[in-house]
Amino acid sequence: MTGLAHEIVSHATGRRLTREAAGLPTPPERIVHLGLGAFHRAHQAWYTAHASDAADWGIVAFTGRSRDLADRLTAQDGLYTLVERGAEGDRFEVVPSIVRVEAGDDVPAFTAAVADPMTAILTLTITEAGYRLAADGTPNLADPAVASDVALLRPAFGALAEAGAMQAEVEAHPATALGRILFALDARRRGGAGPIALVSCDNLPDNGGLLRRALAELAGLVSSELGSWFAESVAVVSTSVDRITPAIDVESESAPVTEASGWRDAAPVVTEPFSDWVLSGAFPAGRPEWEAAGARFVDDLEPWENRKLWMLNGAHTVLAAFGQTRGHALVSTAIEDQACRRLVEALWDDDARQLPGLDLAEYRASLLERFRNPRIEHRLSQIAQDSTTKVRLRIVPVALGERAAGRSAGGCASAIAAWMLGVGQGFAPTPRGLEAAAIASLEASARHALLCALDERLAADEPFAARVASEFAVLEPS
Ligand SMILES: NC(=O)c1ccc[n+]([C@@H]2O[C@H](COP(=O)([O-])OP(=O)(O)OC[C@H]3O[C@@H](n4cnc5c(N)ncnc54)[C@H](O)[C@@H]3O)[C@@H](O)[C@H]2O)c1
Ligand SMILES: O=P(O)(O)OC[C@@H](O)[C@@H](O)[C@H](O)[C@H](O)CO
Repeated sequence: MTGLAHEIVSHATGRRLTREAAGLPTPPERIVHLGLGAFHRAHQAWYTAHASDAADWGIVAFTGRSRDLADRLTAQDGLYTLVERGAEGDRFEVVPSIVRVEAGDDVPAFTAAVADPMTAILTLTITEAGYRLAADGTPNLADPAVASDVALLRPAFGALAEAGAMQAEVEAHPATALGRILFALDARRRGGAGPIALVSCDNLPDNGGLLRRALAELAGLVSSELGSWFAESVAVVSTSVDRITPAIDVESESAPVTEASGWRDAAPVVTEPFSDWVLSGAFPAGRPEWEAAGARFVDDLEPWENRKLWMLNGAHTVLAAFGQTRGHALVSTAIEDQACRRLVEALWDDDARQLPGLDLAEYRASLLERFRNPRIEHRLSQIAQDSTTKVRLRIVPVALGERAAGRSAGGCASAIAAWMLGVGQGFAPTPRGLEAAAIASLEASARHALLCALDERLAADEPFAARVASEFAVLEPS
């Protein structure tokens, strides 16, 4: 085991998990995280704990909004048990890289952490919806929370510029994640704390590019000084992140953790044994040696992120909508259903044609094995959230690519038909702007409206729309 991670080998006595009791050091705070949930703790915090220089890199983690997780983790010095749940059994590990946990709505604490000259990196897992982007990937200025943050920050930054002093204190409480990041980055600029790297770890294509463009646009709207500093001093790194980490019932997981490890843990995380992290971009103020834990740094991230987002997340998106129409609650049972399995394989055939140059046989086999893990309770209802955007980002580009190449895009057509069935039956949300009651009929006009909501070009492509209709007829229960 590399780095500071501490594999549980002894059976202690049900003591409260603390650094002193576990004999673990407190690395210095050099990374700030926003959006602390299960995934950050199974992934980036785990890689940081397993870096060869883990002793030099501590994480200050902010939840999305709530205090509850911050309170639970603070009571145990940021420590938690990571349960690696394989098909055959569990492996337990205490992860020590998170050294302080705060509530995400504590804007002054977040601002101070980002503005600290010791901080080199800000990582994010704020969920896809947390970026509050419009369909074209730019900040959604029609979103009242975004508009209100712009209206709040403009005079706040104006007052700071007028005060002209580095130490000027202006209270502002932006509500959105990007608003808070901008406010904190401006404090870093004013304090002369130097460059920083932002690392988006959300399941969005070109997540770093989206984040950089969105922050640059918002910065331009609220402060020209910040806009120029952002362009010069903020590096935005894109990443493809992978480790299936389902939401769990903490109370029911705590007892087995205590039984196996001896520690009382109020915030364990359950994840799969597989893990992958591919990054592309610069870290102007340094970074942990994440390579020691298996992270890969590449110049061109696109093929890796497309492979992961289209094949793993695309298949999850379809299983979530369609699997529930067939009475399944979990990924592991849905994938054993031949109707679901056929859909996923057909989608992967289309994906593979759009991912030339990558050897996908092994990847497909490993995805199937991961989906089948019967001990990971990954709920389809959790994955089905915000599925219109997910189909748009994970299936539509493949369908367009296949159609442009003169092929039928049959796998994408059946995946879209399956999603329609899920929407009509209420297992996936109705796209914004459409009426659930009208869509529930799933008549031809309702299906046309759903296809339009995904992509106008596909809706206008008659052979493709006809293929969706014929796939729908096959899937629809008689
Ligand atoms: N769980 C996984 O298997 C997995 C794998 C790869 C990537 N991810 C990415 O990580 C994200 C988080 O997953 P998780 O499992 O940690 O979820 P989670 O529900 O455990 O935690 C999500 C965190 O994001 C915060 N959040 C939610 N909405 C927000 C908003 N609008 N603004 C700011 N913060 C917000 C929540 O408060 C919470 O702190 C996913 O949405 C996905 O993009 C997850
Ligand atoms: O909400 P989504 O669709 O982005 O993600 C749900 C799951 O597919 C996702 O969390 C995967 O388990 C994860 O991306 C695996 O690395």
